[in-house]
Amino acid sequence: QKLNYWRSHGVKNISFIRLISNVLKRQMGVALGDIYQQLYEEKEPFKVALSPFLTVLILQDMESIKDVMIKQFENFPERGFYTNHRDPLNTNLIRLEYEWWRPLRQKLTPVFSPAKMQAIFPTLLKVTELFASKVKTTMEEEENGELAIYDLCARFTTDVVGSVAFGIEFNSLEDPNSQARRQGLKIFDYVWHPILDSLAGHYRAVKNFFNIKLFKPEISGFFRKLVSNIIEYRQKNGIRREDLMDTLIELKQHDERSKQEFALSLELIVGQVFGFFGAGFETSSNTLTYVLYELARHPEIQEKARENVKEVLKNHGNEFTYENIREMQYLKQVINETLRLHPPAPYTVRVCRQPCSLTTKRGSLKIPLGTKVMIPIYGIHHNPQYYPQPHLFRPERFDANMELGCKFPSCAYMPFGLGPRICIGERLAKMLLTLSLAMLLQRYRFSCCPATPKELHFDPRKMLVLSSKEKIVLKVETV
Ligand code: HEM
Repeated sequence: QKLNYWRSHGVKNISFIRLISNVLKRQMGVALGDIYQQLYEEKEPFKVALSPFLTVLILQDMESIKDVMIKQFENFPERGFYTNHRDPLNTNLIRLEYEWWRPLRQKLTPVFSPAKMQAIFPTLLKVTELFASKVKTTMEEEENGELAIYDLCARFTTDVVGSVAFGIEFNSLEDPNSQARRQGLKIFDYVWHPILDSLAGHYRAVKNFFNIKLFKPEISGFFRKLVSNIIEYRQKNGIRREDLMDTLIELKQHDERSKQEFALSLELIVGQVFGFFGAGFETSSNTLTYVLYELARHPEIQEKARENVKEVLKNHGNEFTYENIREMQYLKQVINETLRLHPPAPYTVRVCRQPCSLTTKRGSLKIPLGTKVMIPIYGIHHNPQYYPQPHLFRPERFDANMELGCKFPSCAYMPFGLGPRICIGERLAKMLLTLSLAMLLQRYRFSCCPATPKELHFDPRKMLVLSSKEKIVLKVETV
């Protein structure tokens, strides 16, 4: 019956089993990218995959993508993950249902404002200095100066997010086996497989009734204790660290004083910092690794980026500040192009919460309640119509003054998503990436060595993020 409905509206279908077997073989975002490209060539706006419990609609048409993510946001306001409100780790921005998400997002948006970013810059600078020094000592220890750069980047971003979100030193640059790092990494130990998690949003009432938990109880316990200790310690001793935790504590105190209906409780703070860590750690560390990898493969681009950094620093007394890293225009282009070529979050999802229609050049299509809509970010970023020779690394694409530059529609570039549910950490991620790259380029030169992979393949087991199967090793020398 369902199949007839979609067929009668001219929507092609792919078997659900085939879709799942595809995404088990290739990384989910890359597999969706292939489907997107085929749809684009066939000028088909959608493709649907059906199962008895779930309808998945893969979008190709740019107008429909804008509709779902921006114009008709109220009809597609959630990602459809299962959220157990008795488990604080679940109740974060990424997973929350619309009714909870809306007031929380309003409250949390100022946490990432430019003023707050400026305030946490010194904390970030401190961790970045440690990172740059660690690169040097590791380089000196290693024969030939060949470094497992992916590992150092992962330890650095663990420390950054630990420091600016939780407000504690994870210390994983110095000690890769530190307790906080080991517990932090367990965030990714789901009780379930992510596919089950994704399907689970559809039987919320049943799962809530049985109080099914998504994360292991010891992880929830660890983070709850950690956050409550930090809050208690800071409140008792009147300590401020100018980090995200400070702002969250201020919001909590404000809510308690004003007796707000939707108050920021300890549980909600635990959920948010856990969410920031989950969403921010791997995405940022993969991006940093991919930028260094691309710069090692393109020495002339690396040189140009280094010149850009040196020139800006020269004009500002060789100091890294919140303001001057924003002037590093070419470095920004390098980061933008890396996020296009290897978007660390290669797709995003929305669920239809109110039956509605999407209009394409082929006519109007009614979308039934509960339809899961997939937005193939990786596929859009590799569409040769928008990005000629899409597999090439060309930062000039983001230079409005160049012939090739910025010729793509603005919605065809979305490494941080689009619309009201766009990544809340975008500003922090960009600041982290720009500062760390600027400091590394100022001090070191990166090149390929025999251990550097010739090309990247992405791990299908990491369904939500684009993670290289190959370990990225680069040769590093002082400049
Ligand atoms: C290069 C780094 C990053 C990339 C590429 C990235 C990408 C994304 C994408 C694609 C989404 C989904 C947006 C959508 O569905 O439209 C998202 C959501 C989110 N990201 Fe990021 N992210 C990054 C870093 C961070 C950082 C550093 C944090 C926090 C400290 C963060 C926190 C979040 C949160 C909380 C959400 C959910 C937003 C909501 O639903 O309201 N992300 N991110």
